[in-house]
Amino acid sequence: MTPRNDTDSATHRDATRADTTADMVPDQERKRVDPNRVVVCVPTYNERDNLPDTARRLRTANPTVDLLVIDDASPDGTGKIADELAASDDHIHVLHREGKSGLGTAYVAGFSWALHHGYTVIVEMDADGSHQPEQLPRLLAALDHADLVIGSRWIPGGEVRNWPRRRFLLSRGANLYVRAALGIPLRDATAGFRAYRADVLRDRDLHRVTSQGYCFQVDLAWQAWRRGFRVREVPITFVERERGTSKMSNAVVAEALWRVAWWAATTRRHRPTPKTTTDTTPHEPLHTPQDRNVTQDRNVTSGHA
Ligand SMILES: Nc1nc2c(ncn2[C@@H]2O[C@H](COP(=O)(O)OP(=O)(O)O[C@H]3O[C@H](CO)[C@@H](O)[C@H](O)[C@@H]3O)[C@@H](O)[C@H]2O)c(=O)[nH]1
Repeated sequence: MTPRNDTDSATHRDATRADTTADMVPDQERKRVDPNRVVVCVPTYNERDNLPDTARRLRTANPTVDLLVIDDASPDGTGKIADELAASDDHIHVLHREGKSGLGTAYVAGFSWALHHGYTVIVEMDADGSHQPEQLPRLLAALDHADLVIGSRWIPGGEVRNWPRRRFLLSRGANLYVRAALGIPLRDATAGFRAYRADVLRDRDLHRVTSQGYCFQVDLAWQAWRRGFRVREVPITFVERERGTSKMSNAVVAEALWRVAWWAATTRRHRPTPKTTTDTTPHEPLHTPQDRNVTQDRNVTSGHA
């Protein structure tokens, strides 16, 4: 896409409406995604062996969608490879940063760029092949009835392949911790494959996001949910990288632990309220007013697992 000004700012932020499933959303409440105004932000640090393949797969599966690579001066030359990709494809753009400053700040830089260039949908995706670009259309389709769609590994239909037991336990434990501490009814608040309507990010002052590492994912999901934006989980398949190494570190985990504890301690929790909506259809989740703006695309009962 040639970047342009955003004139399309309508959203469906309606915190008072009891939630419903996609098929039940009246047509007038749907807002189709314009596939020409979607950008996929991909942060990179030492991903030279992964980026070309990820870019090719993304562009093949989603020909109208743009790609923004945010590279932190990777010592392995990923930034140069990104420049070469951009030179051969008008849909690819590159943002160079001076040094490694964390996943969260890389996304903030990418989002600011995307908002400035008028994209109406902004996607997060890893460069290492963990997220399947072929599943992006599923996320974008779900965005017709949502403001933030999270590709979830931990709802029925979601899957993780080839993760060591340590990572499995870390992710499940982190999500349990987040749900218990913050009360957010999401199964995969730490997931990094997601699509935002631009308004969700515009509403939040991005410059005030302080999360540097992977707790950025929790930070933004939580902020969107608390502000009444409709958050939806759809199942995805996450495949552990085959090349390169994860940048997950003890510091990243520690940051997530203390930040979530801090948010929980300093923010008034939503009070649990009696269920007012009972949906007896077997394939639809039961929602309380507390989780009115969260839906999951499979047969799950919302609440804490
Ligand atoms: N620019 C930049 N990119 C970074 C940085 N740190 C990581 N990245 C990039 O961010 C992506 C994800 O990093 P990985 O280190 O590969 O993540 P992971 O261990 O596979 O973690 C996955 O699970 C997390 C927890 O569920 C997710 O939060 C995360 O997004 C990801 O999907 C990769 O494209 C990686 O190059 C950084 O400091 N700067």
